Amino acid sequence: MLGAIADDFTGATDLAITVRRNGYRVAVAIEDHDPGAQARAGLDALVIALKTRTAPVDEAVRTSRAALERLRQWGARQVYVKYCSTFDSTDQGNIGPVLDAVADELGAERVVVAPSLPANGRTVYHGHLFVGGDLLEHSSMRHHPLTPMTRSRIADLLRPQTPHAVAELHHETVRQGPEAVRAALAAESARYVVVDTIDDEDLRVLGAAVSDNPLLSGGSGLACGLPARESPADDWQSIPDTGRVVLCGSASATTGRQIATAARSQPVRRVDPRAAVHEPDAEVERIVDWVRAQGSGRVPVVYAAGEPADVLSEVDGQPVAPAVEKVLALTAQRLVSEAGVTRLLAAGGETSGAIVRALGVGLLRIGPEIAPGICWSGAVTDGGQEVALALKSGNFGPDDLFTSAWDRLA
Ligand SMILES: Nc1ncnc2c1ncn2[C@@H]1O[C@H](COP(=O)(O)OP(=O)(O)O)[C@@H](O)[C@H]1O
Ligand SMILES: O=C(O)[C@@H](O)C(=O)COP(=O)(O)O
Repeated sequence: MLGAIADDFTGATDLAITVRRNGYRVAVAIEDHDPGAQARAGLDALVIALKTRTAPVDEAVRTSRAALERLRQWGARQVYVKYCSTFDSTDQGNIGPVLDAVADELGAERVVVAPSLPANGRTVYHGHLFVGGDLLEHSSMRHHPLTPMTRSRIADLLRPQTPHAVAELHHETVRQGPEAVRAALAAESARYVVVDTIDDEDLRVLGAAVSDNPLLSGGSGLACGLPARESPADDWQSIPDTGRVVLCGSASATTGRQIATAARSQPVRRVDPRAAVHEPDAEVERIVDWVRAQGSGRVPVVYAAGEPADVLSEVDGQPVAPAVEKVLALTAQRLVSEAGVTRLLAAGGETSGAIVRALGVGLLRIGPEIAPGICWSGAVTDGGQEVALALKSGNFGPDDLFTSAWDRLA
């Protein structure tokens, strides 16, 4: 079995659909949930979704180590550490420490670092991460509320996070094919090697070169280079449609466009950051009432940042980001348990993590793909309600996502 550890929940579903496209039967286990021996026996791959992207190093390492231990006990022979395709982290970030811990545990001498996700415009060339045609530092990630990315060379981002050497393997070698890449990696003394990959073919070359490695690391793109298997039967079971909602905590430019597009035909409401900090329960109550008042046939969109100017780091000395996460999470819980919502689209990795935790979901069954990196998944809450969830990475999806995503469940 392939075992994967993802540092956020949208990243986990992003990886799971890529793995499934390669023919693997795959599910996502939320944090320390054990799907049970019977469910595990039917899987070729299991992704453990953690909410560690912005966690302090000690906590991220401890949680990732525990996830690794479970995966190994459950029979994982190869481990994939999934981080963000925009390498979201800071100099105090935990990508390096988590990779160090997992590599030590698995005895991995050389670990490739491959954040590329060409389907969504993330490519690595001469060690630099691009988002579309822009260097990472010139993309909207520069203004991320939690992990502002102000450099683009992956080695420069990783080095402050690890005592191990970080080297680069450039495209000249990658385009010579898997044998050349394998030989170059074997000749390398650095533990970490950032590998240029500018399209899926490069990722397939890299995947073939590292197919025997105990540890793979990257965004979800590298999974397209996993050895292909015969596709499993589609076992998606539809979930009754008694209420839909979109909850956006993402502050990304892409989500901003999706909110603006939805606003042309659907009701939208912004979370008040001041109320989120000072009176979260009352703000949740108002939002739940507003969603209920929209009636059926419309998809209410609740959002927290429509444009960069909406992002406030603090209100009266108190941080806004966790307060917004809490309001959206409690809103999701109330809407599912009391208002008949069975289809919920969450935008933003941190936000999705907070929502899934609040719903008390343990396992995500992977359902229809909506767009590159986004899928529907089926889940049961701790209250026993069945829900279809789409956990959308902030930067993913077409502008009309909030109105078009539902068609995939038809
Ligand atoms: N208006 C706002 N002011 C401050 N923080 C906000 C605001 N709106 C959203 N946030 C926070 O920004 C973070 C966004 O992260 P995330 O959900 O991962 O989405 P993305 O990475 O796409 O921006 C969350 O912690 C969210 O609560
Ligand atoms: O790799 C990616 O880009 C995504 O899978 C992902 O993790 C995005 O994170 P958020 O933008 O915080 O949702």
